[in-house]
Amino acid sequence: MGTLNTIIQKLHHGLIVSCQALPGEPLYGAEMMARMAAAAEEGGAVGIRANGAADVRAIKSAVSLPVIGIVKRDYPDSAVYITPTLREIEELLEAGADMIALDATGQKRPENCTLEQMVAFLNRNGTASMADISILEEAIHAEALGVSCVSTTLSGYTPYSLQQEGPNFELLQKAVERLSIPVIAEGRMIEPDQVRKAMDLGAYAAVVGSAITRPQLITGRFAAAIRRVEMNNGNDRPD
Ligand SMILES: CC(=O)N[C@H](C=O)[C@@H](O)[C@H](O)[C@H](O)COP(=O)(O)O
Repeated sequence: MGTLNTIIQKLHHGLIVSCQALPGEPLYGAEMMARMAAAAEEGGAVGIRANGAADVRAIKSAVSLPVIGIVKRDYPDSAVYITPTLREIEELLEAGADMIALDATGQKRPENCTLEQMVAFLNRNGTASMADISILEEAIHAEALGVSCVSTTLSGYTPYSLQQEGPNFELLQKAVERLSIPVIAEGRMIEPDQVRKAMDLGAYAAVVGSAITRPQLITGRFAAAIRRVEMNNGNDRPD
């Protein structure tokens, strides 16, 4: 329990950088993600969120920060893809993840593996857990199951949650008001000011991914800004 609390405390009021590239993305590969993590550490991150045992291992040997591990894996007949079963938890523990994040939404899970079983397993093991939620009710449920913290990761990614372009500050605020465990702000923050706002609303920590570690998306935003100017000036050109 001591280690578990220490991990959480290390994240307090800090920036967690999500270093993830899926197969097909330009930066895909554990070595590349380890470099991203090293850059994040140099920039002042307090923790790293990473996908897959290979990336977790490479990142653990490249930085001294706590690593929150997930495994994104698709299963038939389930929309749950972030650490969906005990199999992924075991892979992450083996890789040395300091905390494990998992889908804590109300969606049907694969292989009759319940969220309750997964959280109980992590708690028996003394491993810190982060519940990725999309609505307030899921946060309340996850807290009742005994997770270490919740994160607003999946707001906008379940069919019944608020669909909007930017971060869901309303969900963050409500969860902070309602829960006793730490609430982490995660998802769709692209400006430092949004992270500041999240902290003002009581977030325990903030996770930023794409805006730091997916350069193709960062480039896209700058390129789109130029295209908009060109269109306004009547200088439209094909993409
Ligand atoms: C929805 C989902 O699958 N989110 C994933 C969770 O690990 C990652 O792809 C995100 O990059 C991460 O949540 C950080 O969010 P953002 O990249 O918006 O800063």
